[in-house]
Amino acid sequence: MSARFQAEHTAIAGLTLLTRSRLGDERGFLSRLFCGEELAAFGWPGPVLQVNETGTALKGTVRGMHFQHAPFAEWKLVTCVQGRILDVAVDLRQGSPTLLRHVAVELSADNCRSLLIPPGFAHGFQALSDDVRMIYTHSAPYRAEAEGGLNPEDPRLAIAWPLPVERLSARDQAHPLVTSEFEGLIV
Ligand SMILES: Cc1cn([C@H]2C[C@H](O)[C@@H](COP(=O)(O)OP(=O)(O)O[C@H]3O[C@H](C)C(=O)[C@H](O)[C@H]3O)O2)c(=O)[nH]c1=O
Repeated sequence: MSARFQAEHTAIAGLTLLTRSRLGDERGFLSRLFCGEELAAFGWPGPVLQVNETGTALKGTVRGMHFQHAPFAEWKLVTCVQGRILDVAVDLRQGSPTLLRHVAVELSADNCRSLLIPPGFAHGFQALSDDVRMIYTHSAPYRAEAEGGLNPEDPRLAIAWPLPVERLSARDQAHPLVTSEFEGLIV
């Protein structure tokens, strides 16, 4: 069986952009949102432990920048199944040559792209359309006590959000700014 995902390396080692194929016929299509066999080749470590859906009503809304601390640091496959977003992953891995660098890519229901994010990255996105739906596939369970976050408007991250940042949650507004002493996460 031919591969269901085409992979593109990004400017940050370990962070992979996937494009899923659609098997179509006169009724419509089928596409695979996750495939353990194929994604293992890009680092996915084992069973899927959680799948989440989020809905974001209005364009301009930003969610992020989220991560989980060890031992609940996780692989995360981020997929937009309705609408369009700018998806951003920030490298927080201690010792990484790209520490605090980010990759920003457009994900949409139409471009069939997903971002495969290893542990040690903060993730966030901005809705570029109304009525966005996201599917998150996680390699670790959600643990509130392990949650961490960065402010999406942190000048040290220098994320160029395409639209004015709107509707940040109170928690996302309260994330600490990165200091010059930040050495990264051990994951
Ligand atoms: C992540 C998560 C959250 N929650 C609870 C915690 C809060 O009571 C509520 C909303 O959580 P939060 O505000 O973190 O949701 P988002 O800001 O939409 O976070 C999402 O968007 C950003 C961009 C991401 O990268 C997260 O992985 C993703 O979950 O759901 C759960 O019950 N399970 C979970 O797995």
